[in-house]
Amino acid sequence: MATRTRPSSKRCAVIGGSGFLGRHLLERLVDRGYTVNVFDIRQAYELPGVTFHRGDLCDRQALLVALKEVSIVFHCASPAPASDDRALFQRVNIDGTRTVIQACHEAGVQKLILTSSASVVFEGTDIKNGREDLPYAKKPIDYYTETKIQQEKLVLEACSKEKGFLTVAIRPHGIFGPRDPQLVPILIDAARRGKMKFIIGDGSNLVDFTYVENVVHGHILAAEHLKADSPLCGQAYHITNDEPVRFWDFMSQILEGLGYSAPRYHLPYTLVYGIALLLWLIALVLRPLIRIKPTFSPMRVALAGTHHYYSCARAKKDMGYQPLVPLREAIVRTVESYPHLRKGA
Ligand SMILES: NC(=O)C1=CN([C@@H]2O[C@H](COP(=O)(O)OP(=O)(O)OC[C@H]3O[C@@H](n4cnc5c(N)ncnc54)[C@H](OP(=O)(O)O)[C@@H]3O)[C@@H](O)[C@H]2O)C=CC1
Ligand SMILES: CC(C)CCC[C@@H](C)[C@H]1CC[C@H]2C3=C(CC[C@]12C)[C@@]1(C)CCC(=O)C[C@@H]1CC3
Repeated sequence: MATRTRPSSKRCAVIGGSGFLGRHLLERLVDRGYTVNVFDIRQAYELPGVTFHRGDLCDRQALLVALKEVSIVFHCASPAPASDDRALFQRVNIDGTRTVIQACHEAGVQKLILTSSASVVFEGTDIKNGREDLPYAKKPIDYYTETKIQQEKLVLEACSKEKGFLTVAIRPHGIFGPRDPQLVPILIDAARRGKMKFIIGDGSNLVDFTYVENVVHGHILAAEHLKADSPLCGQAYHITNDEPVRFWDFMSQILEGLGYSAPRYHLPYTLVYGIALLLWLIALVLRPLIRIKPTFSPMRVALAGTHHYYSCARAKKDMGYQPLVPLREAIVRTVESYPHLRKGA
């Protein structure tokens, strides 16, 4: 067992700090005077004031080295949702999170902030202004969501004022911004392959998309407000841009901002969902022979064709959360950050 040393309140660790959100988070933490240790399976960059520890979060010994003298841990590592690898999600999001909690105990960490997801309550049907007291999805839309639910439960149940170990879960939705490897690149790839001509459903469904800097702001507020006498202990908080937008308007603004045409023709939701389900089943059967990844997975079709937006009232009340960057400005900044994805580039 590692020897406990007194953790400094300004020393924190970001597990998953090489990833999209993790890197934005630690850049902001450094700006705010924190000393940051990064723990990630890969080292993607170097930054002054940041110490990298490369390792798998399922490896307790490797984690203990990165958590030495750390008082706050941000856990924002996860396999990518698109990997659809059940065993990997189980190993990293569930078993690995247990290991993270255990390592935090052993290292004397005082606060654990988990990046969960608003999708933990999403079952593929409409959610309008959903609050945190909605029940967890009984039929999660994919393995990723299934394991994010278990992960969140583990972290929130580990909160113990008696042990001096406080936990909170941040539930962002649809994070986007510079360096995001998912939303904009997947969208533009689909457009370049001629697959972004159709709107799924009538196009009126409202969704939350959250600029990465607002998600970071929510994490830091949570860490700084998490105290033994605060309401945050063991709770989950939605963090969004608080400006629900039509899914297809948002996609169209990004597409047009990068020089592509917006989708114009409508297809019925149930038809597209049925086709996506069929293709997913075919891909599953053929998996031992060939790996096919349909662009329109059932999960993406559900996300593209239903209402799913969430109330941030609890985060506003308990930690004074307000988005820092409005949606319009966030889209402009995001579009400008992808010159290489511009049409013709
Ligand atoms: N992006 C979004 O829209 C949303 C994301 N979230 C959550 O936010 C968090 C961050 O997401 P995002 O930044 O987009 O994801 P990224 O994939 O960009 O970042 C995750 C990082 O964790 C690393 N990682 C994966 N497995 C392990 C492991 N076993 N040990 C150590 N590091 C590991 C990844 O490495 P590698 O790349 O090699 O796998 C990557 O560097 C995740 O928990 C995600 O579930 C929640 C809601 C929305
Ligand atoms: C091909 C198009 C129909 C869709 C292109 C955009 C999508 C790649 C994104 C739209 C909503 C996004 C989203 C996530 C990933 C990227 C999208 C599917 C998450 C699944 C990421 C992880 C989460 O926790 C929930 C997110 C919901 C929204």
